[in-house]
Amino acid sequence: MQQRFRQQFEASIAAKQAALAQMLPALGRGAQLLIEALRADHKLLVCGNGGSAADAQHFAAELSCRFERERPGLPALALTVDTSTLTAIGNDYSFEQLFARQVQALGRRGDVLLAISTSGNSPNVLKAIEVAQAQQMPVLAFTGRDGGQIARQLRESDVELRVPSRVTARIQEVHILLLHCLCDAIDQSLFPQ
Ligand SMILES: O=C(CO)[C@@H](O)[C@H](O)[C@H](O)[C@H](O)COP(=O)(O)O
Ligand SMILES: [Zn+2]
Repeated sequence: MQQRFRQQFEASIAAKQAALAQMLPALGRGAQLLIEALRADHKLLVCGNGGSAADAQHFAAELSCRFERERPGLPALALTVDTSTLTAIGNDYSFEQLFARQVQALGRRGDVLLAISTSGNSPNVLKAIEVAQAQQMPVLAFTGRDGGQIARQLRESDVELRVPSRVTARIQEVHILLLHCLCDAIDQSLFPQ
């Protein structure tokens, strides 16, 4: 068992090293997109399934409450949390509409959709991106593998942060690191000390 633990740790470290080698320019563009939107008083809507739903909530909490420094709460909402809304949309429309309907209801021009999917192929995340784009909302997509359908759906002005791994767990582990980098960049830019 210890040997398997060691392999998991080593695989996680290797995934982060590969991300470090490849992802910093795109991470800078992603941070800029969020910072400009927040500076202009826009809000962030965040969605994803399973572990990525947890990541969406984790990130929204770090912005709306706080990350590492004392500062005002920032407007970020996870679209994964309201069971009444989620069950109504799933029941009355479809699971595919779960996030898209909320983006249509809550998103306004200039707000950002942060869409998280390790495969890049979750239909409900893809539909949310389509609605955001139709509403002139910039999209920041967290993906993995080959970026899937999401990579093909993004416009020039959107940003994709694609983790160079094919393993869901490793991609998720890097996604969390990227989210913490974004929290730090937002605090540093909007609330310098
Ligand atoms: O956390 C894990 C696996 O590590 C799972 O819950 C995983 O997030 C779920 O299978 C998701 O439905 C996968 O969706 P996606 O990342 O491909 O969009
Ligand atoms: Zn997981």
